[in-house]
Amino acid sequence: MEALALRDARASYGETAVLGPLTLTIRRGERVALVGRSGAGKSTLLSLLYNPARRDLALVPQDLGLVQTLSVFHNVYMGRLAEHGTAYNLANLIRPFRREVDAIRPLLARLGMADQLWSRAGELSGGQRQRVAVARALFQNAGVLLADEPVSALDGPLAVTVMEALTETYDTAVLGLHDIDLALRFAHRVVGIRDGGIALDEPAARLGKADLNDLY
Ligand SMILES: Nc1ncnc2c1ncn2[C@@H]1O[C@H](COP(=O)(O)OP(=O)(O)OP(=O)(O)O)[C@@H](O)[C@H]1O
Repeated sequence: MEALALRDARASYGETAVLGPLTLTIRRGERVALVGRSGAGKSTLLSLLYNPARRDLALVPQDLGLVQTLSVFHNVYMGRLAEHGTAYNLANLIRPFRREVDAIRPLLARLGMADQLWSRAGELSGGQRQRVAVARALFQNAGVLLADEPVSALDGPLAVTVMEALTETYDTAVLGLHDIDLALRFAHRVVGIRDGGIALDEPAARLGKADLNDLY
């Protein structure tokens, strides 16, 4: 079954065409890695796939989209803001409900952030902020995940931990990834972007690192 689709999609910034025409279908249960060199068009492609009106779509944007003045807890809670009414959300902002804290704490612990639950997002390191945006997507637990370089600020073992958490929660996902090893390990399918078009589209199991060299 189709989860996301683009047909003859194009994108441009001002007069400059940067992507397409491009056709891409993501099926349910399929995790797709978008790879390609910097500027190839991965973020632009993810933005074409993103439809904010879809409640079953979680997004980890490259700029993370955190509210710097709010706590880690509150930023993660944002993942389910739309599930509750204004009164509940306001009350939880002022005095967090135990059940929400109990749901969010283990997600952060898994990402190595147990001690930062009440830190303000603005006082975290880049890698910590990236994990808050990941925790928000885990908490949202939507049907489909779009993530733009979700582990770019993390080192080896931590990047793997975060990828494991994301892929255990989301079996349908499109992940922009710089790291080829992670792409081959965690995706079912690899889509290579070059010059604003799809230059490669293969099952990950059929690919080795050398097959992706032409994209760079
Ligand atoms: N806001 C913008 N205004 C003008 N051009 C843009 C803008 N955003 C992106 N571009 C251009 O569009 C092209 C594709 O950019 P995009 O960010 O999608 O690439 P990317 O593959 O995600 O790169 P990276 O891996 O560095 O994030 C690039 O040539 C870039 O310069």
